[in-house]
Amino acid sequence: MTVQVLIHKQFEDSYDRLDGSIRNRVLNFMVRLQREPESPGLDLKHPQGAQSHVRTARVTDNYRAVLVTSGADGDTELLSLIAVKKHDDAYEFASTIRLEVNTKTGAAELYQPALLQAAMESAPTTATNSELRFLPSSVRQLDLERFGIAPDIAEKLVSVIGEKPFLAIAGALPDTQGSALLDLAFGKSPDEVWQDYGIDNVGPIDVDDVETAFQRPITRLNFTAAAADNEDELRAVLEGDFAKWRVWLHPLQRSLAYHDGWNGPYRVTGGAGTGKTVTAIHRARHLAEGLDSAGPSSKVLLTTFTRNLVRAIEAQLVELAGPGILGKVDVLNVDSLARSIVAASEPGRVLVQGSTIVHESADRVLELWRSARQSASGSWEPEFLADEWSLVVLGNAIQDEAGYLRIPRSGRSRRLSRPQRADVWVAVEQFQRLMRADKLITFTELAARAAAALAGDPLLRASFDYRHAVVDEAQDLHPAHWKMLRALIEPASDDLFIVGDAHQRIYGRPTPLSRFGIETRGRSRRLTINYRTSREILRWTLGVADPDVDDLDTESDTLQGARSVFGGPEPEIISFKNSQAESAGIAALVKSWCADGLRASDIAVFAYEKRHMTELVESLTAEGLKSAIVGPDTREEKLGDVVRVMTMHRAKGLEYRGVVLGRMGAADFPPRYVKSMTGAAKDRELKKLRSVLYVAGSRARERMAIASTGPVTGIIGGENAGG
Ligand SMILES: Nc1ncnc2c1ncn2[C@@H]1O[C@H](COP(=O)(O)OP(=O)(O)OP(=O)(O)O)[C@@H](O)[C@H]1O
Repeated sequence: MTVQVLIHKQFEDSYDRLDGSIRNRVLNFMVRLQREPESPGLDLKHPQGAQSHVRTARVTDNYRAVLVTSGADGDTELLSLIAVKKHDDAYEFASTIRLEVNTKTGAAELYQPALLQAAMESAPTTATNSELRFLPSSVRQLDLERFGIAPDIAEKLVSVIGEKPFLAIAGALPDTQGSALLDLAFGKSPDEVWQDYGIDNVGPIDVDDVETAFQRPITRLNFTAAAADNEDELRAVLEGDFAKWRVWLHPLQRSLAYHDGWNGPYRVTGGAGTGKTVTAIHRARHLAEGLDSAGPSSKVLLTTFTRNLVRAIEAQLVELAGPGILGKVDVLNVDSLARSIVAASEPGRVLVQGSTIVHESADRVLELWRSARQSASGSWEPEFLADEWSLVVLGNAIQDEAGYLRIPRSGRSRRLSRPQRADVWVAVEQFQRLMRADKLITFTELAARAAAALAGDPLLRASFDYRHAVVDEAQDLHPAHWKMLRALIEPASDDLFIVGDAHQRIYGRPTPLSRFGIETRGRSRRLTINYRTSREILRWTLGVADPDVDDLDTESDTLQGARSVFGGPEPEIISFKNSQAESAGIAALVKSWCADGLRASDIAVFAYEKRHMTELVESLTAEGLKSAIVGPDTREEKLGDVVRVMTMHRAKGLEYRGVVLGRMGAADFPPRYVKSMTGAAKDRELKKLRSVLYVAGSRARERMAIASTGPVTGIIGGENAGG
C-alpha cells in the first residue's frame, strides 16, 4: 500500500503557529508518511471516541498530527493532514472533527459540529434598530439547501441578525457550504455559485462513499496534494510568501485560470485585492503548459502596465511554476514590449536608439503643443490637441491626413467639422515635426508605431510568436496598446485574457475593448472576494471608490458584492495643527505599529505629492525608524526591512500590513493644481483623485490611518471619514 499525503486548507494555520524546529520535524514526518507509511515510528492510529475516518500520528514525543483518511484510491491511501498540535490538544481536537459527504454537491467536507452548534445558538434572530437580517431578502432557505446546508440551519440562517453572528456560522459550516453561503450573502445568484463551483454532473451521491467524494474536483478545493516529495519542496509549498494563493484558489479563480477553449478574448474585472493578478499568473502558467501543440517557439506574453511590478510578477510566476516557466512565458511591461517591437525593424531601431521616450504629459511635450497650435488657424487649446492626437490619431494608428478625416472620433465629446479636422491636422503635423527635431517620442506613440509595424508586416508578428497574451492592469492601457496587442496576437481561441479594474484607473481613459477589435461579450466575469484587505478597511475603500466606472468595455462596473475574508481594527483618523506635527504624528504611529509586532517593511506611508516624501522620511528617521523612498526604478521587493515612503501613484499593485495615507488635510488634498482647475477638466481630475485614493487605501491589509493637517479633506467619503 502506498500513501498520498493531502493537506487540508486549515492545516497551514496550524503549521504557521509552530516553532521552526517543530516545523522541520513536521516536514520530515510528511516525507516519512509518504515513503514509509507502515513504519511503526509513525504510530498511525484511530483515536478512541473519534469519527472512524480520523487518525493521529506521531511527529515528535510531544506533538501529534491529526489526519483523516479517505480510504484507498486503487492501491493508494489518501491521508489528509488537518493539524499538528501538542499531544493532548491533538487528541482533544481529533475527537471534535467530522468528515462528511455533502448531500447536494458531493464534496467531502470537514467541520467541527460543536463549533457550529455554538455559533447557531448564540446568533440572534430578532431585528434591532441598528442591526437587520444579514442575508439579502432575495436569498431563500431553498437556495441555501441547494448547496447541502441542512434545512434547520438554512431556516435559521435566513433570519440571523447582524454581520458577526452570521459570519461565525458561515465560518463553522462545512467547508464548501460556508463559502457558497458567503457568495450568496454578498450578491451572487445561486446559479452563478453553482457554476463557479463547477458542480455540474455530480452523479448519484452516496454519503457513505468518502472515497468517491475525494475524486470530485469540488473536494480538492479544500484538500490538495502536497505536490512535493522531499522536505525542501514541502517547505517551499508551506512557507513560500504566496503559499495561500498558490494552492487555494477560489473556485471561480480556478475555473477562469484553468479553462480551455474560450472562443476569443476573456475579460475579468474585480475590485482591488480580489486576486486578479493571482488569477492572471495561474492563467499564464496554464496556457504555457498547453503550448506544445502551438509550435516549438510559441510563447505566452504576460504583460502589465506598471514597470516596477514586472519583476515581482515574474518572481511569483517562478514561485508557482519553477524557473523553467520563463522559457515559455515572457513577463513584460507593455511599454517595453512596444519598444522592442518597434526596435525589431530597421527604421524603428534607428528611431528608438536616437530618441528619448517621454510621457505625453511631460512639460516639454505640452510646450511643443503650445508652439504647434500657432500653425493652425483655429484657436485650439493645447490640452485638446494633445488628447485628440493621443486618443484619435495614435489610438487608431492613423498615419496621414486622409486617415484622420475618415475616422469616426468615437468617445470624443466635442464634434469637429471637416475643415476643423483639417486644421487640427495642421497642428498635429507641426507637433510631430517639433518632436522629431527635439528627438522625442512618447510612450503612446511608440505603442502606435508598434501597432502599425505589426499590421504592415506579418513576419514581424511571427518573429515574436506569442500564441496567447495575459494582460494585467488593463484599465490603464491606452487604445494604442490595445491596437498593438490585437495586432500581435492572432485571433484564436484563448487568445487574450484580460484583467483589470476601472476603479483603479489612474492613467488612461475609458477605452472600451470592443472598439479595438477585442470582443468579450458573453466572455467575462467579476471577482468579488477580497483576500488582501480587512472588512473594516474594505468598507473605507468602498466609500471612496468612484461608483461610476466602466467594465473595460461598454457597460458599467460595480464593486457590489465585495467581501473580505477577515476582520481587523477600524481605520484611524489622526489630525494635527501643522505639517511638522503631522509628520511627527505619522512617525510615532508607525513606531507604535512596529512595537505591536509589524516589521518596518510591513508598513508604507503614502502621500499624493512627491514634494512630501523627504519630510516624511526625515520624521521617520527622527523616530529612529529606517525608511526608503520608492521611486520609478526602485526594486521595492529588494529594499529590506525599512518603512516604504512613496507617492500614491507608486503604490499601485503593492500591499502592506499597515498603511498611512499622509497629507490628507483639506489644504493638501486635492493638490493645488486641481483646485485651480474648472469645469469638465476639474471633474475629470477629481474622478482620477478618487481612483488614486482607492488604489492607495486598498494597499492596506490590516491597519490603516489617514493623517491630516487640519480637518480631513472633503473628497474622502465613506462611513469612517472624518472620525
Ligand atoms: N485564492 C486566494 N487565497 C488566498 N490569498 C489570495 C488568493 N487570491 C489572491 N490572494 C492574495 O490576495 C492579495 C491580492 O491579490 P492580487 O494582487 O492578485 O489582487 P488584485 O485583484 O490583482 O489586486 P489589485 O487590483 O489591488 O492590484 C495577494 O496578497 C494575494 O496573494
